[in-house]
Amino acid sequence: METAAASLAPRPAQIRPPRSTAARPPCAIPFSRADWQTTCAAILATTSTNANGSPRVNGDSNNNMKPALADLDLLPPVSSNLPRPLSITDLSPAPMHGSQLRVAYQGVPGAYSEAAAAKAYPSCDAIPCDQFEVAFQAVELWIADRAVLPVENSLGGSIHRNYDLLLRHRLHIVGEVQLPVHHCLLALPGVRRELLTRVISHPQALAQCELTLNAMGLNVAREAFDDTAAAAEHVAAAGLRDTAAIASARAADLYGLQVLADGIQDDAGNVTRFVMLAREPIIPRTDRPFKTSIVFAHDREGTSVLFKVLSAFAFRDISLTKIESRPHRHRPIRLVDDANVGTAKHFEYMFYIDFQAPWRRCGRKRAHGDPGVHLLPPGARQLPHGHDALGFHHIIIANHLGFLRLRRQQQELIRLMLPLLKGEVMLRMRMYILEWNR
Ligand SMILES: O=C(O)C(=O)C[C@]1(C(=O)O)C=C[C@@H](O)C=C1
Repeated sequence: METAAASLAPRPAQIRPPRSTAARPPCAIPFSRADWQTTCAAILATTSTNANGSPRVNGDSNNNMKPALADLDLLPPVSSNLPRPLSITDLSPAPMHGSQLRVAYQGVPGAYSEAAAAKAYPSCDAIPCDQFEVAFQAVELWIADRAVLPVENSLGGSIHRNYDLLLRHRLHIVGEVQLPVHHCLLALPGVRRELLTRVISHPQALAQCELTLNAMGLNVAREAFDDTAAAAEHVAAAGLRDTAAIASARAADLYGLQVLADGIQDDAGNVTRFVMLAREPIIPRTDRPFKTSIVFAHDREGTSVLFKVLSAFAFRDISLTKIESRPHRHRPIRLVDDANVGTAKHFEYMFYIDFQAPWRRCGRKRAHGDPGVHLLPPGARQLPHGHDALGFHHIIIANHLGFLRLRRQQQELIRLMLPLLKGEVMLRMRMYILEWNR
């Protein structure tokens, strides 16, 4: 990880010439993808520095209250060249230059997500974005080629926002990386621990260090920031002598802070799992383990279907690697009439399941009592090369079997699946499949 992170050492800001003519919308693709990639994309002219030349803190480019960085003499000169995060207003296509893979992440340089981007795609061009949503859109608008976003931490749990965004956007999961997260307590040079009245950081980082901070006697106010590195940047830029940030050692280097304490995460094995997202699905190699992720809700049976679905996995010895539920966005509440007790309001959920299984497992004969949820058609492996892989990406079976967002190959596969599903629980499910190599 260290090596990969080092490859992201601050570069001079990449100032791109402003767009002179309107770029073609990404949906009109009359030529090859490669052509398209070179014709569309990034707006990194806006990602260098703000008007006063300092990096933005938490989206605030004016920072009137804060002393100029030069006055503080805190930051190494290179820091003012760090790219400023893309924000929603930056998202318009512009010409793309160079051939380096551009990887969007949420946060500012020094964030763990930047290190995860470098681990996933060594020597990539990492593009900071101020929100998860912006990272998704940066890929959709061809400003970036990939996004690397956290979905889960071993201590703090799921990052729900990204689960929701996965459904709202059309990107494919093409891989995942796990990043050991090693937190430091950072403060301005010369500041002692006893002077601190506040610790700021990303909410996940604050949660991951809660016990250690208490054990250190730091029962001070804790305040949430957009990302760990932005918190470090804020301490430096605002010259806060009563505030410490929880962030990486790289953030300390970038923003000229001292490390007051190292390794303050409550669990030494603290790990965050990030997914790699792309516009196009990958073709998984069947000789390697890969994961599949499905999302479903049942229109009539609601939550009670979960047991049936899980039993379908159990009968096939398919091990689940993750299960998550989120509110059903389109129908968060269901009214249920029970003659005995009256009407009840039930909360409705979308269920996200990740599992790891080779193709051959999925087509096994049904065991007695199995509700018959066939996740993949048994014939999938016999399909021409490419079909089997492409077919299972981004499939949604809607209520009335209306197919949304499907490629032709996917539709063919759905047709294959239908006889298997007929009359079974799947027909009444929304299903959305993503899969990725490990
Ligand atoms: O704030 C950062 O540095 C991030 O990259 C975000 C994030 C997260 O969203 O969980 C990533 C890894 C750590 O678990 C803490 C924070």
